[in-house]
Amino acid sequence: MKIFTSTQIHELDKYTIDHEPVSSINLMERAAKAITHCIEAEWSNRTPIVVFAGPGNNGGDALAVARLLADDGYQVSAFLFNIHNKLSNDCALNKKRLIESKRIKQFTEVSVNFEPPTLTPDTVVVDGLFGSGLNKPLTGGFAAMVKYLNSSPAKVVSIDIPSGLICEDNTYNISANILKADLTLTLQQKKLSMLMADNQKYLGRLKVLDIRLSPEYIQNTDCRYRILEENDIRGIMQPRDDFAHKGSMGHALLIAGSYGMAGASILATKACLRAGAGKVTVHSPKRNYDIMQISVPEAIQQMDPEETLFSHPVDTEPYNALGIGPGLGSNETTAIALIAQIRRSTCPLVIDADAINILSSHRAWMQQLPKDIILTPHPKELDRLAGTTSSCCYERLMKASELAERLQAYILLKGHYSALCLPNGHIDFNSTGNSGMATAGSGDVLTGIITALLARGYDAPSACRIGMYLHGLAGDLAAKDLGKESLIAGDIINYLPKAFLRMED
Ligand SMILES: NC(=O)C1=CN([C@@H]2O[C@H](COP(=O)(O)OP(=O)(O)OC[C@H]3O[C@@H](n4cnc5c(N)ncnc54)[C@H](OP(=O)(O)O)[C@@H]3O)[C@@H](O)[C@H]2O)[C@@H](O)CC1
Ligand SMILES: [K+]
Repeated sequence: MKIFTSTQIHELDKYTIDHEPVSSINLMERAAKAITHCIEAEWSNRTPIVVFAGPGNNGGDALAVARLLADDGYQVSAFLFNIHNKLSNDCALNKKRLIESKRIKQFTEVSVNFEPPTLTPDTVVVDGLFGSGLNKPLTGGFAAMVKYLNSSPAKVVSIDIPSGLICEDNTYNISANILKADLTLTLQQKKLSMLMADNQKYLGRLKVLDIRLSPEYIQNTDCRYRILEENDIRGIMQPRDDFAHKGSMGHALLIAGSYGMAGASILATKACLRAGAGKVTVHSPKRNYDIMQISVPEAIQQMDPEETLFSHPVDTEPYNALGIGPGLGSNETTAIALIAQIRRSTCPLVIDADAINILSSHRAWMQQLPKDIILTPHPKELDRLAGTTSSCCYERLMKASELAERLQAYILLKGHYSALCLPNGHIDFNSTGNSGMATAGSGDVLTGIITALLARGYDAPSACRIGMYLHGLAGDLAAKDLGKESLIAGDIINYLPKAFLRMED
């Protein structure tokens, strides 16, 4: 699903009006009906409703919802904030319709002073102050109003987006001036800011309401952001060849695990096997030999000359892909071996965990990374790599995207919605996964999966897309049976077969 920016959403809105065709007031009525329907499904008509409408079309939606709820027997009070004496056309028209309908309990147009109503715990507030037209953080009276609503015991339903939250960049926004909704009813598609972990607290439950904006515009318009869904992944997954043999399913090499961190290499290796690689060779320090042999008998062992760490780059000629980094440690000997390994590798590469940390402390080496390399940082690793200073998820995402463009690499930023930053500046978000997967070793599993897919012959973007989707899906299937609290990385591996089965259905 494409995630259009607020500017594109306005164009889509206009295109729909011109080409469906539908008048803008009728499109607003369509949106208002969908919103009303959701509110009525959640709360009975004995629920007191207080509607707060702003001067734009978000306010227009809210006034239409006020009328429709009143028509259905709800006790509705509505406040329209018109402090500059300027309403959008459709907001003004819906104000007129609301007044004319006469079903409303109370309608107040606020131009200067606002006497806030008492909000009881059983009240539902409909927030139509600002939507996709908000272009800067809220200040003054509107910020005060948000604070008032946030401290009230009422339930808040936000139309399109919680007021105060900007659709894209909230780097310089003020958290206290953003409304915290209990339910967000967003129109047509999720907005980019709704995919950021740091904005989840404003959204409450999130529902997307289809208001049938032009499918033609949606299909034909290029879009920087998209959410990958099951069908997108099914479309790029190749059926397994009936005549496959282990030699034709790819030979993956993993360089992982220093002494004491064998677990990381075990997880990556098992995941690599479970993701269908024909053969997996794992290179680790001598002391890990027994544990590796016992834990993953299906893998081929290759021992580093060192007892406890990775010290010698290896020839990658026999392999179809290399995954390097899980549990590797950041010893200087390992760092030098890593850059030598990257330079001499001839196969597709996945760089993770300690390998990323080593690059962060040797930034000059970044220029030596080959094109199309895959990096799979978690947020802290990305911060070290890209020098991000703020904890704002949007800013971090933009840094990751800039880096992907500069390096011509694929940067898979792990998180709530893992984001694959592509060399052309586009970003694909993953739709699977859950908070139970925020557990040690989960990233090692992902590295193993992506390395297997590369070895099997998928190109870098497909391996990343399928890899993150299956990883999240396996986590979701595991969480369904085991719950999120106790989920461990090994469970994700154990549920990978079910994730593959689901995709073959
Ligand atoms: N596309 C769709 O799918 C459909 C969309 N629909 C609805 O339209 C909504 C978008 O409507 P919209 O464009 O009129 O913008 P909206 O959010 O009401 O705000 C605009 C007003 O806010 C003002 N303003 C801005 N920032 C401010 C600030 N910090 N502090 C104070 N004021 C500020 C701004 O002032 P200006 O900057 O222009 O001076 C202007 O007056 C969308 O969210 C959805 O609900 C549906 O009806 C139908 C289908
Ligand atoms: K809103």
